[in-house]
Amino acid sequence: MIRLTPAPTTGLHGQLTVPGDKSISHRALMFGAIAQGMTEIENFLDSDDVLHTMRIFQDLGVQITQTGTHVRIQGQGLEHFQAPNAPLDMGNSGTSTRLLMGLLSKQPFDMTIFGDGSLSQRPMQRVLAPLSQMGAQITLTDGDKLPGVIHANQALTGITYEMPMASAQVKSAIILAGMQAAGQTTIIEKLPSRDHTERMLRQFGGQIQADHGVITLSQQPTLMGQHVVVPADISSAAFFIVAALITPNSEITLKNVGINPTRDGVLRLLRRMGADLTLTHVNDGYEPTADITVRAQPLHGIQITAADIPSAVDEIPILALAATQAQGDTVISGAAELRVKETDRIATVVAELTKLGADIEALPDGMIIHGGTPLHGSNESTLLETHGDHRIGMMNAVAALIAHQDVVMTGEDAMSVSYPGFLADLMQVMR
Ligand SMILES: O=C(O)C1=C[C@@H](OP(=O)(O)O)[C@@H](O)[C@H](O)C1
Ligand SMILES: C=C(OP(=O)(O)O)C(=O)O
Repeated sequence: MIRLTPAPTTGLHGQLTVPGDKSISHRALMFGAIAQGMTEIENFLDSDDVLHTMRIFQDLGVQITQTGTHVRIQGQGLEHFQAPNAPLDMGNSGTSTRLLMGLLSKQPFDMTIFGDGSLSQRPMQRVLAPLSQMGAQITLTDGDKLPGVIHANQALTGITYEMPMASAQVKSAIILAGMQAAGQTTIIEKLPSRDHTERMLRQFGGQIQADHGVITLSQQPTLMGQHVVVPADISSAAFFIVAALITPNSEITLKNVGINPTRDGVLRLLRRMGADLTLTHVNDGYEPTADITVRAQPLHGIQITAADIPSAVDEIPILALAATQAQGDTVISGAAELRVKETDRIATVVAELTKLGADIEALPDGMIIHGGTPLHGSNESTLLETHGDHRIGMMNAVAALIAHQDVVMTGEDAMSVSYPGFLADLMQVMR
């Protein structure tokens, strides 16, 4: 258990570079492992989820060395993995599980995969369904959950697949299998999900087309090792952006943040709430980046609907906290995917913010937040919980900045899934 710290009356100040993007770090390991030759990753995210992906490739015999946030991978191609000696541990990571189910679906040996208690509750049939159509031989507990077995498999065939939900993990699993499949693979997306897999495949020399929600690819040429520079994670930066917006007298700059348009929905939504965010040093590359400067300012409630969700799916908890401080109501709908994250994030956001006196109701696919409530629980001290969910832990720590009371939290270790140094960085902008 830890005591969370209120913000100083002078607000939050300074410049901060949050750690590397989690989605991109996972993918850099995967492409580095299947390419030929050396891949170097700079600004790699050294967090629990990504380290699970790294250890899995080491268990498959890939030479990977890490020095802080610098990683070197000696890739030998998809045909040179070795059968692991033990089951592959996915930890808490949905991204590792779903992408690797696709990537490893044509290996000549069986692999058992398992995860922690939270991951073992999360739906995997969404990946199993298209991969089975492609010819993958994967068995899951009750047809949907970990643990499971990716069976040895000789052949995959391309399919045309209309995505039943917006999910970059499902889309990426199909792409990573489609790269090894005979014939063409076509994926049809109603709403665009994050496209880091497509961008990185191109960087490694692969070919993939994307046109108005239709993604096509075929068997790939040999991919070549690359130098990948990972941007700072916008999903981590979002906690500081909202912290500065709602903490009086604050002004902070987040450096080198990834602003891929399939990921930057949080910036668009905050602007719709009235936030004035300044982007400087905008850089285009395989993944665009910018510095983001934000000051404390008044916000107003908005309607957030299904089309807004995919590009901000992991930022809804911290946006909900911002909405408690906005004038008027914020209504979030079309966000049922939140129910199948590390926790049911509709339930856990409502539970935690309610403890602090927020006026917030759960909907089956979202929430209604009646804004303008000072955060103050009914007792002298409030006990918050992460529920084992890193993003709920960071939302709680930002809420505590403006809480008019003592706040303690259990389960703080969960934050190391995506941001092990979060509390230390928060202290840094409080000095
Ligand atoms: O592809 C990825 O790296 C991710 C995709 C999203 O999940 P879904 O694909 O389930 O939407 C997101 O919530 C997760 O944090 C990371
Ligand atoms: C949902 C998340 O990750 P994953 O699905 O990889 O566990 C997240 O980081 O918020």
